[in-house]
Amino acid sequence: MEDNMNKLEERMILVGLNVTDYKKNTSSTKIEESMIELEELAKAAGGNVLGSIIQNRDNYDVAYYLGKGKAEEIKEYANNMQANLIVFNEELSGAQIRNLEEIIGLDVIDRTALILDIFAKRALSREGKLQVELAQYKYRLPRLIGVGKEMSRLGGGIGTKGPGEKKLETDKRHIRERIYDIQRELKEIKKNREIQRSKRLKSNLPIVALVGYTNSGKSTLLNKLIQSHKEYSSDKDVFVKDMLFATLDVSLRKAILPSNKEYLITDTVGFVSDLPHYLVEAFKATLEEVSYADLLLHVVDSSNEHFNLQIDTTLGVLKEIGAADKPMIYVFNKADKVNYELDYKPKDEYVFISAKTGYNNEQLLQKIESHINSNLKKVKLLIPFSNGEVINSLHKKYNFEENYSEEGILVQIDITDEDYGRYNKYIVEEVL
Ligand SMILES: Nc1nc2c(ncn2[C@@H]2O[C@H](COP(=O)(O)OP(=O)(O)OP(=O)(O)O)[C@@H](O)[C@H]2O)c(=O)[nH]1
Ligand SMILES: [Mg+2]
Repeated sequence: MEDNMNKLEERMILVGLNVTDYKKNTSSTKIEESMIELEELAKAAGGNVLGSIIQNRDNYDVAYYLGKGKAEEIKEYANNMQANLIVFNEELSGAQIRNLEEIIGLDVIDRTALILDIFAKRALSREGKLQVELAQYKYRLPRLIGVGKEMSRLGGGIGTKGPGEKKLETDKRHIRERIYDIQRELKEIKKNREIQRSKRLKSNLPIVALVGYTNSGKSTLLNKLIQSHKEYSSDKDVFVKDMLFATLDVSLRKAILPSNKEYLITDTVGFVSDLPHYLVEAFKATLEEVSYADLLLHVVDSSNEHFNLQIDTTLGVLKEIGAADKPMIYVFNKADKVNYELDYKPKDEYVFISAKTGYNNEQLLQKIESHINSNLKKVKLLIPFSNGEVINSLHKKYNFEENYSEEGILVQIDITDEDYGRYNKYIVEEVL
């Protein structure tokens, strides 16, 4: 991975706007919390945060995002601190970036560019890289207004890594062509993924997906849960690191329950508040894995003082990808770092664990077990010969034998709750 940003020292000032008129406020998070998260993001991008500025204001300024006077103030502060990059807490328009850069005399990037930059550095798989590249182009396209300051930043530094380095003279048409190509390639990859998926569904193993805020311990937990499987070897471990967005690629592994029942477990990209919609869009294919899961383990870093905010963020993203109604167990992780009771009681089931020490691992397994088993019903279905498509879609998901009778095809399967509803009219017997 080419990476020339580490050679540059990025000395950042963070700027947030607290829109006090709640009707005009487009952000869902409180400014202090949002700024803490921005600082984490800045560090994750390899930046050095020198200070931050928050302005209280009734509303957004179309031309400057915040007050012009405040922009002058930022300039002075940045000069005193010898900063070289100003990072704004929300997404800015191309015009706002240009206007702010003109006044401040330094490079300006926004929250989205920062997150895109982190993702660009972390993506490893072909699909991950393409998804990030697509998101970057979609972000840049409306911001390329002639050859302005924007172009001069291409070539190095936070917020610029990626497509820009390849062609300085990139024009809009060029970008559109590239977007088209990337989308086509992603479609191919997706097709492949669908083939894999239908094979997997056919194996009839329940799928458990790890979801949660970035750095909550999802990958650590996955590594813990797969260890007891007979096919386990350490090369199946996924990457764990104390940094935001350590995981970008979906990985799927086999694991086993105390009852010896096998299941599949998937790790997913961590969530963060105000995740740029370009990224959610771009990662939809990857996130789709979550919508195929039978059970979600919502991993929470209980040692983080803002954990309830992180829970809300995760629930928000799940809603966005249409997975809000999945059965879920809250897994309050890092219990080894917490020595007080959490004053949080989720609606769904929950358990306190430490993925690191193994504390309460058994309890978690029991919960997964009872969820998976309670969600399957053994039934006999009779499918009329005229409904061949039903048999086809069942074959995609379940393993069963077809028995021919006069009225149709008779099959016996352990069916999920969802399919129980869907195929209800074909059920002739519930096997206890
Ligand atoms: N003390 C403690 N640390 C933990 C525990 N679980 C995970 N960690 C640490 O938390 C950090 C993040 O863990 P990961 O497993 O990479 O977290 P993740 O949720 O996969 O993060 P992303 O992939 O970035 O979204 C690592 O430094 C882990 O060692 C735990 O139970 N206790
Ligand atoms: Mg991870």
